[in-house]
Amino acid sequence: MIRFDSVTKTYSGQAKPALNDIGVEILRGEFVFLVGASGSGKSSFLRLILKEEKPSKGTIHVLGQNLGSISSRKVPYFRRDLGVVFQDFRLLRDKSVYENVAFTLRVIGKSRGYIHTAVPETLKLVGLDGKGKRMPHELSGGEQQRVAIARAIVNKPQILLADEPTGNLDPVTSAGIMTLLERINAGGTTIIMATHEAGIVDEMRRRVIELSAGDIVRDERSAGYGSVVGTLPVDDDAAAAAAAVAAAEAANAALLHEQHEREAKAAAAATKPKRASRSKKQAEPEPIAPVVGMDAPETITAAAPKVTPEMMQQSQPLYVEPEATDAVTDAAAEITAAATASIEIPRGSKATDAAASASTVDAVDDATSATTGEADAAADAKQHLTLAERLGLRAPGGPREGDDDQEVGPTR
Ligand SMILES: Nc1ncnc2c1ncn2[C@@H]1O[C@H](COP(=O)(O)OP(=O)(O)OP(=O)(O)O)[C@@H](O)[C@H]1O
Repeated sequence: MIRFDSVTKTYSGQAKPALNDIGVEILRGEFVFLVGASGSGKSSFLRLILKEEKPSKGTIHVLGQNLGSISSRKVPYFRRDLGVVFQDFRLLRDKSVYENVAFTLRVIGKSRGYIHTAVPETLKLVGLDGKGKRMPHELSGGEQQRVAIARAIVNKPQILLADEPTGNLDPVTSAGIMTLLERINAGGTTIIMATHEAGIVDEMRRRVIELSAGDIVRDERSAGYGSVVGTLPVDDDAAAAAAAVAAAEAANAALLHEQHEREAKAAAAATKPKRASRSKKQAEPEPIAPVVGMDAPETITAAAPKVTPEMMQQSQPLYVEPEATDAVTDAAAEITAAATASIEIPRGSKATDAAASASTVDAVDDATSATTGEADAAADAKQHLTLAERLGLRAPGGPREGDDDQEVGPTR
């Protein structure tokens, strides 16, 4: 589904690559956590999958397509199979919840009938049934992130990329968001999530890919946030590699055993009334024991597990407050205006950087042999991307002839 072959990404002006000769494959239906210290390359990894960035070396296949052979004009169509969720939600502040979710579908030209069915269904799925008329500021942070998730999945993408989706949320709300993402994954959507939340990763026990200074230093199934075996050897010593794998498997077996014991205890506790607070001991992260003979585990900064396993276990079912049924609003013109209006992106922001880089990719892809001056002008133009462009729903430069003739709807 996603394959990186010897991928290196070096940003212009940078001496060290952000990603260094990465080779990895992610299969359909997997839930993968990307972990690693700040600056280790997690966001770059996600941006490469989205084709927001172009690799300096190597090839990337996503959904059977070689990204290097997708022209910039076709990128928005490619991205319709990918949903993206960010740490900062990125909702349209002056649009209702319903319109925020409908936005994605309107931009790609879905019929009113389709939108009328798909939006309420998706709001229900994310636990916002009946809240379609609310404005973003009338929602909690967790609810706003649910709207962002609804917007990302309303078109039934095959892949959902989440860049620190719980980064701005309190621990209990974060646990609820993870329950939702788990449910979306159970429906068949492949999820790749960059995170610093040790508690979430430890509790969910999914595949973990750990990056360190652009290298993959760990890739384990059913793993936790911190490596139990230290960094995997990257030399060619097969014996050392085999020993590391054996040690990892043994350590994982021990962790799984511990996890089963915890689950058994939790199941027993579930029959008793819930306590109002957890003991100090429960809230503390468990120490990671290095395996003898291996390097000490690499320290991952910002690893404090603010979401504890107990919070994940006690995460409540999605809260649904009954409200008046959503009326179908015909705000297509307004939404189209929002989709095509410029949004000024402050210079120096991450979004600006990504936009500027995207423009560089586009410029290269189009092989227009633009002069430096033209490239600068293009970069300037990207300071005013429309939201549809920022979300990858439309090629920079607005709609073009033939955009709406292609069949790019839900694939399942
Ligand atoms: N647009 C860019 N131009 C130049 N360098 C960049 C750009 N984006 C990222 N980098 C550099 O690439 C490296 C990897 O950054 P990246 O954002 O991928 O890391 P990260 O693991 O996502 O970090 P964080 O957890 O802080 O979000 C860093 O050294 C960063 O400074």
